[in-house]
Amino acid sequence: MDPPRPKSITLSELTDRRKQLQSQQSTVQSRRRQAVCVRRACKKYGGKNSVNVVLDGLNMTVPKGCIYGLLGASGCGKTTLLSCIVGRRRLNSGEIWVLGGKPGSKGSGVPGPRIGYMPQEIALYGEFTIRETMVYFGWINGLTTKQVNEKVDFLVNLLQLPSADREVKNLSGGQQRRVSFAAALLHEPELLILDEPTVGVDPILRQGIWDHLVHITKDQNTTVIITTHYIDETRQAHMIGLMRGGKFLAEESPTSLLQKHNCESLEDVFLKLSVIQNRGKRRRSSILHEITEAMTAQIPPAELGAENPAIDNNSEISGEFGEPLPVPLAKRNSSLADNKELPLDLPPEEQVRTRFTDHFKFIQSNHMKALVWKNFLWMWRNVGVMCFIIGLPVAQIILFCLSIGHDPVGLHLAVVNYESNINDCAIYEKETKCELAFLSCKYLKYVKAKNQKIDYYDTESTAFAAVRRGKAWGTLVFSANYTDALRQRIEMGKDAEPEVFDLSDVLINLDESNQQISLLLRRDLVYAFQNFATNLATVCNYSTKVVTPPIRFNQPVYGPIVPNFTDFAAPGVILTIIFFLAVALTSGAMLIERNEGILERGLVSGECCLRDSIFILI
Ligand SMILES: Nc1ncnc2c1ncn2[C@@H]1O[C@H](COP(=O)(O)OP(=O)(O)OP(=O)(O)O)[C@@H](O)[C@H]1O
Repeated sequence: MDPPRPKSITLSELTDRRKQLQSQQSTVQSRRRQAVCVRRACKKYGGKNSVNVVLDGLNMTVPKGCIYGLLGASGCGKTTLLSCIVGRRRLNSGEIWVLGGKPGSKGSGVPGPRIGYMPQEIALYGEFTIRETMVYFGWINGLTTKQVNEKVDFLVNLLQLPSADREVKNLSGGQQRRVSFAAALLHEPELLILDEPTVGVDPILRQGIWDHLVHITKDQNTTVIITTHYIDETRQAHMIGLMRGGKFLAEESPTSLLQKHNCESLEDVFLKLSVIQNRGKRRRSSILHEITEAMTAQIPPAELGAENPAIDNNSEISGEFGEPLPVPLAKRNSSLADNKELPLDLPPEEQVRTRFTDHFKFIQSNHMKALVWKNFLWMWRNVGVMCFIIGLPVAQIILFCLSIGHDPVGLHLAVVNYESNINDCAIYEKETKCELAFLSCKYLKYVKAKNQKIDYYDTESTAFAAVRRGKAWGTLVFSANYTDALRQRIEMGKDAEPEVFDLSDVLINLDESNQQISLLLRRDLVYAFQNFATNLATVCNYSTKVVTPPIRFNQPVYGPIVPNFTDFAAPGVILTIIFFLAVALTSGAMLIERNEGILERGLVSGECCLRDSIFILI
């Protein structure tokens, strides 16, 4: 079936529409005069293959001092729009002006205490009491403790909360949402952004909350943007934006919407507009075409093309369904001139002068105080977690010192002693007289004294096989004439035959696959020989200098004569563990805060992610 043909628009209808359109004229000045002004906002999620367009050229105008109800089905993009307004997300294209500046720009005060933000999640520290929660958010937003305490009693009363000394985690879900709401209200911000504040709140209390919102918009000129799924509760709003398909179906006062669409409830209006929107773009385009044609026809040809530098080139006004309407410049000029009520003075944010030192103003004292206090309070309330976090590295360090860093002992050495069999060796090991026999056995006694294990093998090949199988860390081979050759080497010195030198050497082959073990084994084998030779020289009345290398190690300047690996490695290990502990604590805390929405809330209040990390690290 063909879609119904569009009706032609009468002049009175056109005038009506123009009146609505004029309230959304879009010049740089008017954008900055609004509490919030969004123009041609586009926001999409996902990559090339699965793009999810959430905002599709959306226009929104929130005048100062009004309650603006943002309505729409679940998942239509309300939270996304709000997080772009508070500066937590960026648009893919389009502009946002908040309280006269662009969110995140210097001097705009957004994010910062000018905004009160209540996210959809509870976003509170469960371990804190209601009062402590208020103190934390109050300090972050520049209030003194006295000011916070004064407000806490009022808010507890207004929102019918239990005693301010109750911990947040012990409150019901609805009570927790009210504490979250109170935290946003606390510092009386210029712009209050509330994402579903009335979920889980009974009708009487809901009415109380709305009454308070009406009161603060009237008396304090606060602007409130509120999202809710209870469409009809927004009857008290000054303006509502019905959102669908990334655009607004309408942006008007509830009364005029009800009258215009001849409906009894805002839900009916929403349904009616949704049906109209579903009729398709073709019909909408033709309506838009009619409007613009008709408007253009009313302008004298001479005025077409006249330019006014006060109006920016991207000007557009939004109509029903949020469609941007191209309006001739001259018409835009005249509509601007018609609106005499608009104040001409501009908010000063953009002109704020910044000094060079402002770029280095990294830490604000109130933020520092709040963050340090919050972190210590959190630790204090989570003693178990903190004990684990601190106890774990302490246990790791103790285990390290007990198990790692000592000299390895009990290493197996495969010995092939052609001079003596194992039984003879056992006898001569005990010998203490100056008897130059079976010196290989006497040397092995000193090796054993180093707490290494000696395994005897008959041949070199079996000893090598043992090392290859991992049963020993090295082979020691003594020649059959080892003792004679060693004696001649000592007695004849430089005059000894080359063969004497060969036969008096202990042939050693180590498993070098583990550098530390092989270094320590080399050291033990050399020291064992020095001890053995020194002892032999002493009992035989030789000068010990004959059998030791001509190098003398005196008392060390620092540390013991035989340095300990634990003493060397422990400081590094302790520092590494402390570093990773701090990193784990910081990232853990930030992940918890991020998942629970507390981080987002803090960032909207003007906290800085980097600064927070540094405080947690400290
Ligand atoms: N970080 C994200 N990455 C990808 N998609 C997202 C992300 N955040 C939101 N979306 C999607 O964007 C759409 C709009 O989400 P949004 O949370 O803004 O909706 P909403 O109108 O606030 O919904 P509700 O009323 O249920 O809270 C949803 O389809 C959601 O799945």
